Amino acid sequence: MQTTIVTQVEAAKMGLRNFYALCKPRVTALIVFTAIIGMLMASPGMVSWQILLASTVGIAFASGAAAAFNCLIEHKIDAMMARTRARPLATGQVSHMETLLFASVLGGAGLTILYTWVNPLTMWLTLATFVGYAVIYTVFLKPATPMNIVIGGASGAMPPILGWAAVNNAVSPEALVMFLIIFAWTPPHFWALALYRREEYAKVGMPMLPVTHGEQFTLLHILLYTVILVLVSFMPYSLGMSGWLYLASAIVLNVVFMYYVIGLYRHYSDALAKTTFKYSILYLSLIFAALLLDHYLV
Ligand code: HEM
Ligand SMILES: CC(C)=CCC/C(C)=C/CC/C(C)=C/COP(=O)(O)OP(=O)(O)O
Repeated sequence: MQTTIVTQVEAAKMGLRNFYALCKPRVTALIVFTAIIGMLMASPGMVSWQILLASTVGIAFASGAAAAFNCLIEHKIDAMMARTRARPLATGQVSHMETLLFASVLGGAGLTILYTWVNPLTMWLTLATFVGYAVIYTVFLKPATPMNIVIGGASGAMPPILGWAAVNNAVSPEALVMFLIIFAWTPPHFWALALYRREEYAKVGMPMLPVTHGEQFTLLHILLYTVILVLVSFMPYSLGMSGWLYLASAIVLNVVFMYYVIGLYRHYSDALAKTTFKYSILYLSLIFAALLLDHYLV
C-alpha cells in the first residue's frame, strides 16, 4: 500500500517535471525578466503589486504555452538532434494530446489573467506574440528561410512592450527602444549557437544561416547585427530614458560582446562560438538589469 503511494507520488513529480520542461523554463525566465523590467520602467514610481503579479503570471503562462506548442510541432526534429533529444515529447514521456491540452489550458489561463486583471491591450499583444512564435516562426518561417530568426525574433523581443502596456495601457517610444535591443540581439545570440550546431541543423533539414550560406557569411552577419545592437543599446541614454549608470554598463557589456564577435570573425572555433552564445545571455540579462538599476538609482 505504502509502496503504491510512494510510486504514485514519484510518477506525479515526474509528470510535473516533464510539463515544466516543455515550457523551456530558462528561456521563459529571461523573457519574463525583460517583461518585468518593461513594467518597472513604465512608471517613475513603484508599480502596483496586483498589476505586477497578474502581468508576470499571465506573460509567463503565455510564454510557457508557446514553448510547449513549439515542442509539440517540432517533436520529430527534436528527437533527431543531440541538443533536444531529451525533451519530454521527443522521448515519449508525455503524449501529444497531453501537451496540446497542457499548452491550451496554460495559454488560455495566461490570456484570461491578462484580460481580466491587467488590460485587454496587453492580452491582445500577448496573443499576437504567441501566434508570432508558435505559428508564424515555428510553422512557417523556421523551415522556410535562413532569415527565420530575424523575422521571428520580433516575438522574442515583445516582452518589454507587453510589460509597458500592462502598466500604461499604451505602447510608447521607450518600450520600442527595449524591443529594438532584443530584436538586434537575437541574430548574434542564435547564430553563435547555430554555428557550432550546424551539422545537426543540416541533418534535420533546417535552413539555418550557417547551413545555407556557410561560416564566413554567418560570421559577417553576426558582426553586423552586433554593431547594430551596440548602436541601439545606446538609445536609452541618447533619448534621455537612462543615465550614466546605464551608459557605463552598456559600454562595458558592448566592449566584451564586440571582443568575442571580432575574435570569432577572425579565427572561428566551436569553443569560442559557444562562449559567445553563453555571453549573449549574460549580456541581455545584465543590460536589462542596468536599465532597471539606473531607473531607480540615478
Ligand atoms: C527567435 C528568437 C530566438 C531563437 C531562435 C533562440 C534560440 C535559442 C536556442 C536554439 C537556444 C538553445 C536552447 C537549448 O539548448 O535548449 C537558446 C537558449 C537560450 N535562449 Fe534563445 N532564442 C531566441 C530568443 C530568445 C529570447 C528573446 C530570449 C530571452 C529574452 C532567449 C533566451 C535564451 C536563454 C536564457 C537560453 C539558455 C537556455 C538554457 O540554458 O537552457 N532567447 N535560444
Ligand atoms: C510572451 C510570449 C507569448 C512569448 C513567446 C515568445 C517566445 C517563447 C520566444 C522564445 C524564443 C525561443 C525559445 C526560441 C528558441 O528557438 P527555437 O524554438 O527555434 O529553439 P529550439 O530548437 O530549441 O526548439
